[in-house]
Amino acid sequence: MGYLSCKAGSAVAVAVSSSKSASTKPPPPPPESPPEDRPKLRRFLHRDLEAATGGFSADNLLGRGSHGSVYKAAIGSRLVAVKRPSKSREISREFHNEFEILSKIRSPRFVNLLGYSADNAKDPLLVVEFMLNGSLYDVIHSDSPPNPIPISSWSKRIKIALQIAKAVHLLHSQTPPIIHRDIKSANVLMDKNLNAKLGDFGLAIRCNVEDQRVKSTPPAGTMGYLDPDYVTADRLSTKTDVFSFGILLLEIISGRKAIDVRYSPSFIVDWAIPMIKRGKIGGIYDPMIGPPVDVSVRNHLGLVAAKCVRTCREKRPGMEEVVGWLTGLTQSVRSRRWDELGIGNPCMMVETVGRPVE
Ligand SMILES: Nc1ncnc2c1ncn2[C@@H]1O[C@H](COP(=O)(O)OP(=O)(O)OP(=O)(O)O)[C@@H](O)[C@H]1O
Repeated sequence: MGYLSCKAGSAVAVAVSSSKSASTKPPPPPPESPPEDRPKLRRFLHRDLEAATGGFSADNLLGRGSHGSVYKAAIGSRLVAVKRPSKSREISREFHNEFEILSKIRSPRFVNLLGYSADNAKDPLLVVEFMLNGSLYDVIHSDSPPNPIPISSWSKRIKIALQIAKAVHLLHSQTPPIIHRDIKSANVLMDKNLNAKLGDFGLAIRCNVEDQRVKSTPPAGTMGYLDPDYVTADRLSTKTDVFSFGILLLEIISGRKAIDVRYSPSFIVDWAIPMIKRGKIGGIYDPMIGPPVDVSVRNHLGLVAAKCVRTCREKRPGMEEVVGWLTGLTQSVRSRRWDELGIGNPCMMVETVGRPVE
């Protein structure tokens, strides 16, 4: 039986037999990470979190997504975010899935799980790191303060892209790999220094493609970011995330949304790729800050995004390659800034003077 599942503000195409999932055995537990890498989670009482959020008050509401609401709370002197699910069964499955994934892995590049509450007869709650600057989507697209454009330099934008690429690469390099399935700017959260962290692991899957559970999990994601090749469960691969990352990179480059009817074409890939193919790569860069001055950075950055969104998934790069390219671009932009300051590249100073620079 086919059906259509929706996320807030976006639709998700799904087509798979529902009878399969009912008959499958639970998957074997994922391999445990070494004890020192495992997050130490705190168990909270529901009533303590309720009190810390002011009774889930509107004043503390950070935002709402398709799976529930997120509230700011103070636990002692630390600010945290408390995720409260909405009531549907599908949503609470996502909620448990996020717990499953984040309780076994942690990284400075993720919005990490700090704790949870699981009192009987109450909503389960997740406590995650509080991210002062909200989502990357808001940072890029919001018209209200602190905009206009807090990320107004290419070095900052490329650094953000690299941080997200590292987060996705870390997921893909697990055994078995974890596929996030919902990479998008709304799921990238920004800390107080505007460093990017990947969040919202509700759709993530530990992926042995032969695994029955994976085969019976319907395709899901967010329209505008969804790999066109991921039409049936068995088409899931790490390259699904690479496509979504490519859309996000085009969004960071251009400052426009993945789907935006104010542009023609409205879909970012149909808008950007023809410009790149016609040799007009400068046209895809955010007019608010203009293209990168360095022609090589300008060309390469656009090409990295173009490679990620290739229709043929076999031709898309892996995230390790993407991390390598973006690391190179970060360094190019940094040395360019030294040039602009008129004091030369610090690496050249090491070679010239013959002693390390502090
Ligand atoms: N850890 C956090 N710290 C600060 N703000 C957060 C945090 N997590 C979420 N938010 C805010 O809450 C909003 C809703 O987050 P949520 O993850 O529920 O939904 P979403 O990712 O925006 O949408 P969807 O779940 O439909 O994909 C975010 O856009 C962000 O502004």
